[in-house]
Amino acid sequence: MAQLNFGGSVENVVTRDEFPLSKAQEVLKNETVAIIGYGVQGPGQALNQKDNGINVIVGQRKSSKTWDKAVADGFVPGETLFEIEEALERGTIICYLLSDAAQIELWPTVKKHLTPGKALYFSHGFGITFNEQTGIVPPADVDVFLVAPKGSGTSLRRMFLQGRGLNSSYAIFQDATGKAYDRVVALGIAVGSGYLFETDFKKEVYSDLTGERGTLMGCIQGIFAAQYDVLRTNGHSPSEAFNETVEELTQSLMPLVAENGMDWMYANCSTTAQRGALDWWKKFRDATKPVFEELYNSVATGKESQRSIDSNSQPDYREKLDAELAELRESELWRAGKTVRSLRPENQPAEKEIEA
Ligand SMILES: NC(=O)C1=CN([C@@H]2O[C@H](COP(=O)(O)OP(=O)(O)OC[C@H]3O[C@@H](n4cnc5c(N)ncnc54)[C@H](O)[C@@H]3O)[C@@H](O)[C@H]2O)C=CC1
Ligand SMILES: CC(=O)[C@](C)(O)C(=O)O
Ligand SMILES: [Mg+2]
Ligand SMILES: [Mg+2]
Repeated sequence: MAQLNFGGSVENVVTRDEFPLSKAQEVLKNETVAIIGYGVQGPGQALNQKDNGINVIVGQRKSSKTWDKAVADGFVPGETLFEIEEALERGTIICYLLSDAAQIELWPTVKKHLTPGKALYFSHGFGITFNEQTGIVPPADVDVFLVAPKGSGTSLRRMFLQGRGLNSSYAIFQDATGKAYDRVVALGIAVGSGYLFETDFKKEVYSDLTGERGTLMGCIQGIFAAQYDVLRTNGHSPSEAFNETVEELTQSLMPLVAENGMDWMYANCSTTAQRGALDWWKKFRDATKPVFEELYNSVATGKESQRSIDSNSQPDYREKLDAELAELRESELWRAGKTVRSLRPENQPAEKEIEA
């Protein structure tokens, strides 16, 4: 366990140095890891574990499209792919990777198979933290922990295949066997985490629900739309408005922030831009901070989790989500973006071979 200084606070971090894959394989060698749910996190975590030599099986509804996806990904019905209840029976570590809303419905079935010494694994603190809303209260004689990749399951898999790793948080809610730490860290490494930082179930879900409604997804779409609309209202073309709002950020500036921080990105822009950005960022901070405080309160009081449960438990939740995603896709901003993306050199058709 490394102790690193994060801006003045010392935190525990597990890196691959002190917990290499070989140690994770040793810890998990007598375990059967059952991945229940094959949506976004399920495939990433199952395939990375499979490639890392872990004894992993998948549990899904046979009638579902994701059963077929698991087969296409190489999981074999009756050998490494089972109906949910059989996977629960076979698994010694149950990875509960259904959607957070779906976890509620299936919980009575899962609980039946949590026999003493097994482990219940999540990738989100949602079900346990909001147990008054979810009803998810595990038996006392099983380990309960989480590994929450800080990113999409799609990126988890892509980065694994590139030899990289997404960072994840980990937390232990219940250590019935005395092995919970080794089990959770081994799983964190096996699913493809680059390193693991320590949290607890409540902190993970409060921060995650805030982040995805805030800078990671909700807020960023909001400020993109706001700036784009102001530019368009003032006569700028769709391409100019999109380039100045999104394309330059994703293609040029954010990679610089990712590489070496915000000040470095600023320093690699004009002094005109630096002066302006340094003058305006606090105004945007002050204007949005009240919204973030309202958001955090909505998370902490359980309003956001209840909203998610009510909405995503509806039979037609997927259709409704897809309809709202289509609204985004069909907006002028993102239709302009589709054309801008098509112009990227890497998206141009291969040059015709010039005939000799
Ligand atoms: N999507 C992501 O990349 C991330 C997800 N997480 C967490 O990982 C867990 C899984 O998330 P996702 O993979 O996004 O889930 P998801 O929303 O993709 O759903 C996973 C699977 O649950 C199945 N499902 C839905 N309703 C069901 C039902 N009633 N009965 C049986 N199966 C049902 C879906 O068909 C899907 O295959 C959640 O706790 C989530 O918060 C954590 C980090 C990132
Ligand atoms: C990808 C991720 O970390 C999110 C946004 O929290 C999620 O998908 O729930
Ligand atoms: Mg997240
Ligand atoms: Mg999330």
